[in-house]
Amino acid sequence: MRGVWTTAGVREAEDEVLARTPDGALMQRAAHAVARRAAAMLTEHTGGVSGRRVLLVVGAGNNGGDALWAGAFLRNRGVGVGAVLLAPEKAHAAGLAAFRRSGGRVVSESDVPQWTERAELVVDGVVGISARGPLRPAAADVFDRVTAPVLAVDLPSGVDPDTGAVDGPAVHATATVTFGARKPVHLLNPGRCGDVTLVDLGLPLGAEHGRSPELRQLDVADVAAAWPVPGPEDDKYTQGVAGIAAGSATYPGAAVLAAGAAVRATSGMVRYAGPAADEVRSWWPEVVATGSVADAGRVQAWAAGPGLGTGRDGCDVLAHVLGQGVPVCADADAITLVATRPEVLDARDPDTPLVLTPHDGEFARLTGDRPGADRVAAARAAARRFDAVVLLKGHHTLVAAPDGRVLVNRPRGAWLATAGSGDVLSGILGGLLAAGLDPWLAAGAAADVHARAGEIAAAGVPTSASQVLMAVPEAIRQVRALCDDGSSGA
Ligand SMILES: NC(=O)C1=CN([C@@H]2O[C@H](COP(=O)(O)OP(=O)(O)OC[C@H]3O[C@@H](n4cnc5c(N)ncnc54)[C@H](O)[C@@H]3O)[C@@H](O)[C@H]2O)[C@H](O)CC1
Ligand SMILES: [K+]
Repeated sequence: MRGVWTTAGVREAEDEVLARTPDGALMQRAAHAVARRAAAMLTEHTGGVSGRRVLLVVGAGNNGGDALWAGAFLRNRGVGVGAVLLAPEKAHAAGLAAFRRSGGRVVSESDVPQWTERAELVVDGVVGISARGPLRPAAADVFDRVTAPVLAVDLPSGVDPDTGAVDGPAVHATATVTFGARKPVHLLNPGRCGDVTLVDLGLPLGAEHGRSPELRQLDVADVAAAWPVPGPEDDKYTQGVAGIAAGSATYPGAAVLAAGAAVRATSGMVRYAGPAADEVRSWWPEVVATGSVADAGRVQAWAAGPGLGTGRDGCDVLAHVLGQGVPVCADADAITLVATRPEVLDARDPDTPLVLTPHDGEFARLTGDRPGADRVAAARAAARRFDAVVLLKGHHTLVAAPDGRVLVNRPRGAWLATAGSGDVLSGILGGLLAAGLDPWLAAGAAADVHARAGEIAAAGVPTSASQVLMAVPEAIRQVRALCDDGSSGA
């Protein structure tokens, strides 16, 4: 699992290191990494380094200082480097002095068009972890002219470092070199960051330094661990029995999808309980189907809600499963029931794990507000409020635990926004909860495999929930293969 720290955490750790390192040493290490990445990009895009042209766009602080030092290192490799100083009087003094000593040129305002036209690489040193808001007009004007690849220093300027939100002009980087730790923007808005390189500056970050990461990202090894290969002593019960309480006579499809996903995602037994028993049986003969939750045998977890209905009957079903003392994944109509009939939660023992899986609309029903720009904060607050794991669906599905931990999932292909896709996710999650996984990890692993199944099923064209469901085993196989190859699977 990889950690991500907010700008506050990084700055605190940076200040601690700065206090004990010679002036400029940290910056020069950071800048040298930027110069190396810039040289690699020049080679990739133009076939060489010496004699190429690079334009630095330099802001008022240390981010600009990194860019200026990087420009000096590039000058030493024969690169023609110009620097646009957005705030000349505030440009980093030592960086600017080093840049001038190396023969770098400060670009006058009148020469900016010529430089932006001729540059073969542009380095974004406008602003880093102290960024507030979009690019200001002067910087936006420069980047509007840029056609060459852009290398962002630390993070793309104009994008919120801690939420990844963009509410005005902002840099679209081809690549980013970041320092010390990845920031939320690198996970929440990878489209703006491009290919991210992390440079270790030896910052004291981590629980051992009292600085736990704000966000986490599962590695494939974490996801693969959710699907242990059954051993010789395993049987259909040891893998956990998942209960699916979904669907209605009117809407059997949700039950078929959710039950099928649990069947395809795990090797334990799956029980279905509800009025769609005949349809579920006809699709999935492996499923032990009964007409109501009261008749269903013992299960180790329930996935409830898809197509359940939001009336009295649905509420009784939800209350029943919440009262069984096993983990419950509440999705779709179950979320609406929690929102409209909150007394249904009275059936839940305080130590019964609950996972809520809302999309933005269901989140608004549940909490009274849509998640807004800071999705991490919204998911975290809802997890605390309901004392539940909240899997907030979106381009980057977030999984917040009541204790504040937040997982950011791999980007979900747009194709997953298809009817029934949520039913598949709740079936996968029900299977993992039944296997006894920590609910927060189970939700993260289920979202990861669900996203991969969507990519496999779609392969670039529209797909359907049934195809996503059928792709689940292949997605698990892909995770295992990546894990065996030692990939992080980002
Ligand atoms: N601390 C170190 O030695 C190292 C830091 N590194 C780099 O430093 C930046 C953080 O630098 P800092 O001076 O704190 O601020 P910034 O350069 O991010 O911002 C400067 C300045 O810009 C103004 N500003 C805020 N928002 C905007 C905006 N939207 N447009 C223009 N200007 C803006 C505001 O006044 C800020 O104070 C960090 O990102 C690293 O790049 C190295 O990592 C290592 C050594
Ligand atoms: K930047």
